[in-house]
Amino acid sequence: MKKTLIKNVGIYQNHTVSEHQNIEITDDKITGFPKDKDVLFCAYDEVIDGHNMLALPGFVNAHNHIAMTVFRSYADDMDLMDWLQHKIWPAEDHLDGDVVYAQTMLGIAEMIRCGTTSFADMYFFMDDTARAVEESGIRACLSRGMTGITPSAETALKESKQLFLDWHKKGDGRITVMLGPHAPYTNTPDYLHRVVDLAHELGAEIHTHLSETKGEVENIKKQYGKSPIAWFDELGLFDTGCLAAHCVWVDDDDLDIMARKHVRVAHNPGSNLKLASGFAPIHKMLDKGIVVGLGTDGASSNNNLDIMEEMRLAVLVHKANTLDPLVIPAETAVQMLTEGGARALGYRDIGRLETGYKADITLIDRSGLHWYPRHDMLSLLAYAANSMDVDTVLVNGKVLLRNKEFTTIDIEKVKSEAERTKIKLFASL
Ligand SMILES: N[C@@H](CCSC[C@H]1O[C@@H](n2cnc3c(=O)[nH]cnc32)[C@H](O)[C@@H]1O)C(=O)O
Ligand SMILES: [Zn+2]
Repeated sequence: MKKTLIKNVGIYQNHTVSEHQNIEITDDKITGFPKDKDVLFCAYDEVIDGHNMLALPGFVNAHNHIAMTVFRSYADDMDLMDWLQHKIWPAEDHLDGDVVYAQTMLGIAEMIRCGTTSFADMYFFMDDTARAVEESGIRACLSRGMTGITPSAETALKESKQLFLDWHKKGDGRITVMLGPHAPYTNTPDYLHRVVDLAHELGAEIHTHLSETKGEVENIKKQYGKSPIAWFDELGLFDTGCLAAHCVWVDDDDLDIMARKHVRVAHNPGSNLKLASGFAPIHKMLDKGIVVGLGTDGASSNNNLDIMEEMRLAVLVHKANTLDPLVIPAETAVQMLTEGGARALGYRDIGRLETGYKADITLIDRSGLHWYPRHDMLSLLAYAANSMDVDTVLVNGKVLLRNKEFTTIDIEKVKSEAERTKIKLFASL
């Protein structure tokens, strides 16, 4: 049994911040908030000084293609379909497990440095991604992307099933697996039926892209007579639980389906801005009780994995787009960054600082000048802070970042491996 204490820290709980608190962690869980007079320091294996820090539930990156770090700034300023078909997919044909492992490590390091404790991913060579997750100590919900219209269709189904059998609930319970049918426009009804059958067979949830662009919605309506959301609903893709990235072009009927079928949304404002996809109506989703988390999408459509930047975009862009400064307040943005993301990934005991919850905790250093003077901590976090303020990160009770330094990752090796595998990949194109 390992006991850790975070002492004298500000805690975000129940929508407010209380100062000078203590958090007790036993193994992987939060086990209490003892008062100073009850704290026996010698009872702890590790004491973390939380002076001038703010403790939050670990940040969740609800949508990523992590190894796409290798394509960071390789092909920018393009239309989504042009970008996928002419640049990304041809280059992805040359990926291998060595590249994916090295690039995943880079992505994990970048995310931990930005306060992220869990992420949802959809990519290939997911065994290598899972290995990197296991070694680094981060938490992840992994899916092997599946497209029914490419030669990899059969392999993708087989690999998805194997990934689930090999890795679901593994790595001290830090790894979960979903099935990842890529998107409506890369799949066929027959193939999607097989995905749904597999989901029922395994008891697996779905991670997909839905209604990302206006063109996608128009084409699917032309082809199938209904919106992507209505079509996926009819095919049964929401029946075992679904995490849907983007949902930018959704109408009121779509929102009703999403609410009824408990579709959880990964909102990626950075990617939606860069690819000119549009503005997802997340205020309408939240009004209907739909769970919304924040995602970066891959590093090639963002181009970083900084989830605090996504929070800042989410809290800003919808105001200008709706001409309503009240539409997404700071507190809502912080909720999406933490609890919303955790719920989007299907976690039940993550996303709050409460007794019994997993000790996934991000400590923000409030010594920067932009933290003064102090009116409202949540406003400061959403509008003034940045990810360089992240000081300490714990996942499952284990410290992964301390005083802004990695504890489980050899960062110089990660950088050189990222460069080596990038050179190798691009030499083969
Ligand atoms: N095409 C693969 C499986 C898909 S993995 C997930 C895919 O999503 C792609 N991707 C990355 N960002 C986006 C986005 O914003 N929208 C749609 N697809 C994306 C990514 O390049 C990758 O090909 C196969 O043949 O088996
Ligand atoms: Zn994506």
